[in-house]
Amino acid sequence: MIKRTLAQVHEMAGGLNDISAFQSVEVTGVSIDSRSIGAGNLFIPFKGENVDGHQYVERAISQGAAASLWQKDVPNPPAGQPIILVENTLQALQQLAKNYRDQLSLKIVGITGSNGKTTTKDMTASLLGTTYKVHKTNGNFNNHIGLPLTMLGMDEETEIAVLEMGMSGRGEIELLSKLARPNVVIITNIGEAHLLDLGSREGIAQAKLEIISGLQAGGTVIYHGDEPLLRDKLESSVEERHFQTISFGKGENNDIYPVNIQTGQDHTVFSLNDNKEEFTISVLGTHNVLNAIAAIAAARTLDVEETKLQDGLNNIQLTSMRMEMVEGLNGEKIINDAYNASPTSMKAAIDLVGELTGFGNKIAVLADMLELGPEEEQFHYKLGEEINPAQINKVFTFGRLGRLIAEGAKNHFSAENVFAFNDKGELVEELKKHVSSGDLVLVKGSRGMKLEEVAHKLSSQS
Ligand SMILES: CC(=O)N[C@H]1[C@@H](OP(=O)(O)OP(=O)(O)OC[C@H]2O[C@@H](n3ccc(=O)[nH]c3=O)[C@H](O)[C@@H]2O)O[C@H](CO)[C@@H](O)[C@@H]1O[C@H](C)C(=O)N[C@@H](C)C(=O)N[C@H](CCC(=O)N[C@@H](CCC[C@@H](N)C(=O)O)C(=O)O)C(=O)O
Ligand SMILES: Nc1ncnc2c1ncn2[C@@H]1O[C@H](COP(=O)(O)OP(=O)(O)OP(=O)(O)O)[C@@H](O)[C@H]1O
Ligand SMILES: C[C@@H](N)C(=O)N[C@H](C)C(=O)O
Repeated sequence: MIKRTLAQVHEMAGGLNDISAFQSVEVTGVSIDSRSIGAGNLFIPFKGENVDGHQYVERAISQGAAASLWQKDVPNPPAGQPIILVENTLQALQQLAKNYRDQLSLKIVGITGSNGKTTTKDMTASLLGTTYKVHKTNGNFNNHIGLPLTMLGMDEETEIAVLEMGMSGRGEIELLSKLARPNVVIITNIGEAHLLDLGSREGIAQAKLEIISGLQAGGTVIYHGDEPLLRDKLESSVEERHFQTISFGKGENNDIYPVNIQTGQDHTVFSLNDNKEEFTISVLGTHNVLNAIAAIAAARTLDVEETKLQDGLNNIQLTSMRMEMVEGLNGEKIINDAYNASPTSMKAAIDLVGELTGFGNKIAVLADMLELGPEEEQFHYKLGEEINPAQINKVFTFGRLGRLIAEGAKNHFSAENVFAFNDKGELVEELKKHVSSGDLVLVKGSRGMKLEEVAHKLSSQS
């Protein structure tokens, strides 16, 4: 994490006031929450939805913060304290992070896409970790606040940082890419997430392609080549562009694609078009094979030896609730894939469960997919209509839009195998009547639906 004197921080963050009395104070790390201050941190207050962080500046300092920023339009900064006055604390955070990044001699991998950013980030970091000192985004800290905080967490010795870049509107990825100035970028796919804000898949693709705006000259763009909205844009005017491309996907027109995918109960084996060695990942789903292939492309681009790839895949530490397999109380298996959901990710998860063998009943517990815009109801009904009763035995839904999944499913399922609820407790009570040892239960919905609570009720006494 960042270690600088307050004089250096003042310079890097655009300080407006005289801090000569405190210029040699040592700053170690940054925090935006007084409830989790680390010794020597620089505290950065933000005006939030509930409170203004400025009211916690003195408390942060009393609890060990070395200093704090203060936004100049907020009255009464505490006197006699190591306080740096700035125009805007968010812009100061971003400027501090950018300047810190520019002082380090490291490489940056930036990852965006509608689905798979966090998973691919974890996979890429693990592969690179076989060879380099790697820093990666913690959890899902992927926005205008999370990314600069992640960059300020890098050590002087960090060799490669793997940064997740999230967005829900135009211009957000451009900001993040120009802060990080990546050497390699990955665009995992173009789905439907954030249609509400971006209006169309073309709009989503344009927003994701903003990641090139900060890409360093001679950099590499690794992209989902099965997606025409990406391929058409990236492979046009090749002679004018300042970067090279690597396409990945199922199609054999990609630079790298999987061959001979074999799905086990808790792992997946695959080979590559250009390496017939069998690779194993301890996660399920063709979509996760594609995530792993994108990560392999990044590792190869950064000179990880081919012989180290499997070691990297073995050490993957996935963030929770991404196809997370857990044990149920009655001998069933539960796939907790409840972190988020859009039609693309929902279909990927349902298709996977449909392909799995060795289980008794396969039950899908599905909730609303949020932020899909004006066609949200059609998306839900169509998803239900496409669930195959030969692959999924029963469908449980939760939420107002989830009910439309159930309505769509009734086109092909008999009514006694489809259940719609607006109350999670009632859903769990009914679900428990249908789950036996050897069954498989998929739990998936947008993060706001908190469907992980269903998985927790099935897998713990609480
Ligand atoms: C600024 C901040 O910290 N926000 C967090 C805070 O929100 P809230 O507004 O409720 O803050 P408060 O009003 O309670 O407090 C104001 C500040 O005061 C601090 N404070 C408070 C009390 C106290 O005793 N001491 C204090 O110091 C406090 O820390 C505040 O700074 O709390 C919420 C609940 O914990 C947090 O969720 C909120 O964090 C916001 C959302 C945030 O952006 N956090 C980033 C670090 C981050 O990266 N979070 C990610 C989620 C990012 C995300 O959603 N990404 C999207 C894609 C990008 C969309 C983009 N358009 C966007 O706007 O984000 C995705 O789909 O992935 C994470 O947490 O996972
Ligand atoms: N390549 C992919 N294609 C389709 N769905 C995917 C893919 N990778 C992951 N998913 C699904 O998307 C969900 C979210 O995965 P992950 O958190 O890795 O993506 P993300 O892009 O970071 O998500 P978010 O934008 O919601 O933070 C997972 O639960 C999984 O079901
Ligand atoms: C935070 C936002 N980008 C998001 O993922 N929202 C989901 C759809 C939700 O709120 O559930």
